[in-house]
Amino acid sequence: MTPLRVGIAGLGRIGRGILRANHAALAEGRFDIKVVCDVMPIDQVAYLLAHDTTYGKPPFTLDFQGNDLILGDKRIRYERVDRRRRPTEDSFAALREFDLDVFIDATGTASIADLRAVIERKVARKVVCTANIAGCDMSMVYGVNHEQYDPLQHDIIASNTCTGNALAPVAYVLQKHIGIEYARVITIHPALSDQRALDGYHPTSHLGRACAASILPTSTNVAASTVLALPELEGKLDSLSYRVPTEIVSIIDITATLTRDTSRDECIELFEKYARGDLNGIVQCDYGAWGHQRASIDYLGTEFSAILQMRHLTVSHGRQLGMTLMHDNEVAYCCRVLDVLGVIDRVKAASKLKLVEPLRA
Ligand SMILES: NC(=O)c1ccc[n+]([C@@H]2O[C@H](COP(=O)([O-])OP(=O)(O)OC[C@H]3O[C@@H](n4cnc5c(N)ncnc54)[C@H](O)[C@@H]3O)[C@@H](O)[C@H]2O)c1
Repeated sequence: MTPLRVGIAGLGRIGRGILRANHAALAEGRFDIKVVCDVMPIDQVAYLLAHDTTYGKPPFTLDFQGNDLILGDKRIRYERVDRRRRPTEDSFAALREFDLDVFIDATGTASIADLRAVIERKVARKVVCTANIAGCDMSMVYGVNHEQYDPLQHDIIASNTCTGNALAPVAYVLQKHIGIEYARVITIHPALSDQRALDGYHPTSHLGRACAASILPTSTNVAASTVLALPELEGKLDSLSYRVPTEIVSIIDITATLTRDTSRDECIELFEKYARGDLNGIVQCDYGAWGHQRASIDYLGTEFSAILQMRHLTVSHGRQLGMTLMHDNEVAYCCRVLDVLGVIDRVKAASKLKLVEPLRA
């Protein structure tokens, strides 16, 4: 079977992470990434791919020649775009040449109209967006709702958010077996590239404060993202985020009132069962190292959406639950984006349907 033909717009932390994750697994890559776009000159893309402060050198050689990036022995076309200009008919036509099955938008700047245009101008058969833009046909959390994907209805698929991918599997298990009456969720999140290194202007004023100097309480969409995958939790979740001066690995702390009495033992048994079964590879139960608590940086490069800190799972007064989980907000998320592509690929193969008619019909 021919692998999915993929394009990526936006080679920031997530776009480069997807490239890296795809090409690290197999020498030639799990999916056939044909073209990638950003606003940078190609030498800067190569430089950033080859030198990653967080993850170090990539597990493949890297070079560029003309308009091609060369990862190992694989050539990928690079299209430099001007962010200030709307895409033209010529730029759509240039991308159409790659006959893409999936176009990943990892820019963080696209509107739903931009994503629709990719489908309407037949640039690609499906769009996967790395943010929950309002108007997407589906927000997929792999392991929770990926079986609801319908190729005839869903053209623009959000791969939810990093924190949504972490919280939703845990909320799914609790809701299915015990029931959540209300939960307050706190994310303790590393600084992101939308923050300022030193004090300066930011449309969200507090995110303009020097990111290495403070813990910055800010809003987060983790509750809303989780509800997109689990609509039955509508109105039952609240959330707040603290941006902290670290580089990678996020923590989610959950305080929940459950709908019936339970025990720590029952919850442990439940999560252990899912970690070995339906959520294998998505959720991991971690008891520390020889009884010692791991530090967040110890989860650098881990692919699990949610690593449950089992020593800190508490149940008090029968139905008050406390839980903490950690996740590598880049690597784990990029692996889930590849899992979303895997779902699109499997459904395409199983349904014997073309995703849509040929692009160049
Ligand atoms: N960083 C994370 O932990 C994380 C996790 C999950 C999802 N996300 C989401 O993924 C998206 C990207 O986040 P990021 O952290 O990679 O941001 P980033 O700022 O590191 O990368 C964005 C990249 O997109 C490029 N870009 C912007 N507009 C463009 C355009 N019109 N065409 C082509 N390239 C364009 C920028 O030059 C930049 O290289 C955001 O929506 C973010 O919310 C981020």
